[in-house]
Amino acid sequence: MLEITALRFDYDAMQMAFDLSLGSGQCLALVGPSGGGKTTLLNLIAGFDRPLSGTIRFDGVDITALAPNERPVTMLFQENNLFPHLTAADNVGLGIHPGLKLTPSDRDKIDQALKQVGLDGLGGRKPGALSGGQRQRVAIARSLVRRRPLLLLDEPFSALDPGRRARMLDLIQALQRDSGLTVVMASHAPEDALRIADQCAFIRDGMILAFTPPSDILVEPADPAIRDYLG
Ligand SMILES: Nc1ncnc2c1ncn2[C@@H]1O[C@H](COP(=O)(O)OP(=O)(O)OP(=O)(O)O)[C@@H](O)[C@H]1O
Repeated sequence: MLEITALRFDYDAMQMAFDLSLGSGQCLALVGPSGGGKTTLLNLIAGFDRPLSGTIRFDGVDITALAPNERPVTMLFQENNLFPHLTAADNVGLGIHPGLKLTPSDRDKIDQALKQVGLDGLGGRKPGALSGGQRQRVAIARSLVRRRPLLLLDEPFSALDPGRRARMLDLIQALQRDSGLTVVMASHAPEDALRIADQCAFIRDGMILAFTPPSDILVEPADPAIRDYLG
């Protein structure tokens, strides 16, 4: 379970405070207007930002004071997840060993992960020779071999066309179910939340204003702030 309790963080004039509780193996979508604090919340969970106060616990362990690489977390960004001079296979391999000292069994794991994300046979290509969707699949394969139970996604598919985006979301959901991953995903597209999320947090002005299954707040919402956001 991911438990965030009285987590406070300030940026200049903006004071943020987050509380939430998410069951292990569930997918939470963070939605809400631009500048509301979605990325900040992901950065706090990943350890890239440090809270003023409050705690983050995962599966009963307090991770608030841990460095990013000590946390049970992998974060996937919208772009620039890969090193351009390395092959897809080596980019995945970085998830096993940062210095790429890889054993034959590691190489098998990399091939297996590339296969799992539908990139069988493309491990020798460099990112420049892959499509945007394929590059994100490589990044997902790397998160698979890292075997961290908490996957954070910061609008990772927003540069993809709708069909590809839907397929990537389905892939995330399949991996979530197969590997029991807990997923927290920031998205500008309510349909992303409706497609794969178990829970949805509506974040505005540095606060979670609603926390429910996505259809409860994204389909005919009663709250004027959410209606306004949906347009
Ligand atoms: N490095 C920074 N320094 C100062 N303020 C920042 C910094 N990064 C973000 N902010 C501010 O913090 C607030 C929350 O930003 P954040 O990026 O978390 O929002 P968001 O909901 O992810 O937005 P978007 O949907 O546009 O990505 C915004 O008001 C933003 O201007």
